[in-house]
Amino acid sequence: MGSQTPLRLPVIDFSKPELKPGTGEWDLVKGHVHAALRDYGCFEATFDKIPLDLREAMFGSLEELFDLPLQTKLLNVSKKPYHGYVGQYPHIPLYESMGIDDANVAENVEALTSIFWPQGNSSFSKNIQSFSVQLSELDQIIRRMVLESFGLEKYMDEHMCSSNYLLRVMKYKGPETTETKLGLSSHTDKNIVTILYQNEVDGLEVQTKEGEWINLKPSKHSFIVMIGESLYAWLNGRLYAPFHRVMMTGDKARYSAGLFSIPKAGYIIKAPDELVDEEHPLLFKPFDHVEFLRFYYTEGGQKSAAALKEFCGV
Ligand SMILES: O=C(O)CCC(=O)C(=O)O
Ligand SMILES: [Fe+2]
Repeated sequence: MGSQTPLRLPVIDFSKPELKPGTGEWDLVKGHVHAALRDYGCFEATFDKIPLDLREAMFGSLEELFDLPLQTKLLNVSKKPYHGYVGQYPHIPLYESMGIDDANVAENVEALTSIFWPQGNSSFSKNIQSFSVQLSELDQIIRRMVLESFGLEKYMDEHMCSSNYLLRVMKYKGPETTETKLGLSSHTDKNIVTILYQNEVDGLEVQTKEGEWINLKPSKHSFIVMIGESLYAWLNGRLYAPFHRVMMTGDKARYSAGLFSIPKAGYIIKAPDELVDEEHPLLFKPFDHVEFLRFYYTEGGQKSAAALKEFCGV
């Protein structure tokens, strides 16, 4: 690009009290969401519905969680790949993460909490669950806007009811070097929408369509929103699912929490007829997200530069 000013993601404000479907404000924001997701697959969202003290308390809870002994953290196993504890990988030694399935549902979070803390830890389960519930509101606003922006209102209920929420919490140790070290390898997300919230340590980078990396520096009042390949495929390629990675420097740990809306197992992702025509031929055969994930985490899937295309490309 040769330009001197660093690239920045669009910033979109979701804090206005009058942001309700059918209002002028809603339509304005909807246009910005559509353009940002089409051009970058990603934007920074300001959203003040989650109280700052809860957002701050989340990081205390994450610290407590990752400070548990490894044997305890390994007790979080999931049938779905990449949903339980992930860490101790030689190629990304700074990274550890923990997936909490259905993190918006109190019983699930409480059950997982009692595995980690048999004596109980109600502030942990409350923080995780309220954060997830409140952030899922933003996920739903964004997905509603996306569907409306393509005139796909008739699919709204089906779309909203065919997903659940995974909260994946991450810790990246500071590498204690001045050189930049890989925290998390470049990848695209495989789910519908991802919303990330981080502590004051930056490191997330998003790649533009032209191949430039944007260093993200969200404020403590903003979230990073991006779309994953399930939504990209369902919309027959109309929005962009960006590559992103985490690069770390310095000695402070980066904590982040991502709310991932994920298609339910058994739900078949099939682009609506409205988005398929001569100009936009069908890109992917209908597929089940969980089966795609299984392929993605095989050796062949991990090696593939375009796993979804290999799995079900037309
Ligand atoms: O830690 C982050 O901000 C990004 C994590 C991420 O990309 C992922 O879990 O898919
Ligand atoms: Fe990601």
